[in-house]
Amino acid sequence: MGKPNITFRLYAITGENYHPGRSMVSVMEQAIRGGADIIQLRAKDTSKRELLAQAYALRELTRRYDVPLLINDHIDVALAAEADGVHLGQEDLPLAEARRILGEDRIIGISTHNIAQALEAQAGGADYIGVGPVYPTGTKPGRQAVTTDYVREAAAQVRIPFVAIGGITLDNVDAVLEAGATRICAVSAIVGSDQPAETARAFKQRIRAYNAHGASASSLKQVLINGRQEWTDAVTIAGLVEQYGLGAKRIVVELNGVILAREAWLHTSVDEGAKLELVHFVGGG
Ligand SMILES: Cc1ncc(COP(=O)(O)OP(=O)(O)O)c(N)n1
Ligand SMILES: Cc1ncsc1CCOP(=O)(O)O
Ligand SMILES: [Mg+2]
Repeated sequence: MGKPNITFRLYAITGENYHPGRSMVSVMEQAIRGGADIIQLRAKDTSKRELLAQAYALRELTRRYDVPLLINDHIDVALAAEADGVHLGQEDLPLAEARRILGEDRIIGISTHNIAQALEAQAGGADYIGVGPVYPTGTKPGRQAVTTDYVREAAAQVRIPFVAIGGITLDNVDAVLEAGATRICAVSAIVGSDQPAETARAFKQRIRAYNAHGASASSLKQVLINGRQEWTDAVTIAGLVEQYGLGAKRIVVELNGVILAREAWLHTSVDEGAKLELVHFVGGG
């Protein structure tokens, strides 16, 4: 089977209390459409039966969009629903036990609150770590914020992917990215938004603007993608398609009104003001 790809940038976690009257699946679908590229099912006060039902529903959704699904806390539910992995905290089952049960093909993420925990999780074979809560948050009330100081430490010392989490909104995400985070996770800011897709898209853009390849603002070009103004540092169409996580997918690219053959993507540059349509064919049903 092999471990699923975990080159994510925007991690969205469920939080049903934040969207009364809207279904979890539709809210998470909007988050994915906006650019969330990994999803976690987290429901702290739900029966295991209900959690499993939610996991099945999200499994169907995430398969359709080819996005990894992780289950918070519950390895048995992750296995039963054939999820891609689990997220575990410092008080959950230890990493070594989880790895023994889940094997190498499943993703295991570990919450950390200081650099010692981060290095321990890294040495123990975690696939990624959570760094937080960066800011105080109503989603985990009473937890002490680790501040962007810990994000800075993680950026300097951690060699596996790390994702910043906790109280992150569009108003403070730049400070988190400035501190060195290249992956952002949010619950309330995304699922509590009236427009989860728009919010996810805005997060994704900010992440890209500071992106991992060390893009400086001056290398960014403004382009129109599917009718939206976006910033990119991609040099070629192939690079841009990759940045949008669409490299392995069935898509058609139209550049300035002309369909571009896949063979030409690598040799066609992305110019300031380019107008692109990226049409992604979603598989399944
Ligand atoms: C990506 C991510 N990071 C941190 C957490 C928190 O996990 P934990 O500390 O076990 O707390 P609970 O979420 O179980 O309340 C997370 N879930 N995801
Ligand atoms: C689950 C979790 N772990 C650390 S902070 C947090 C909650 C993040 O939620 P929000 O994005 O709403 O602050
Ligand atoms: Mg936990």
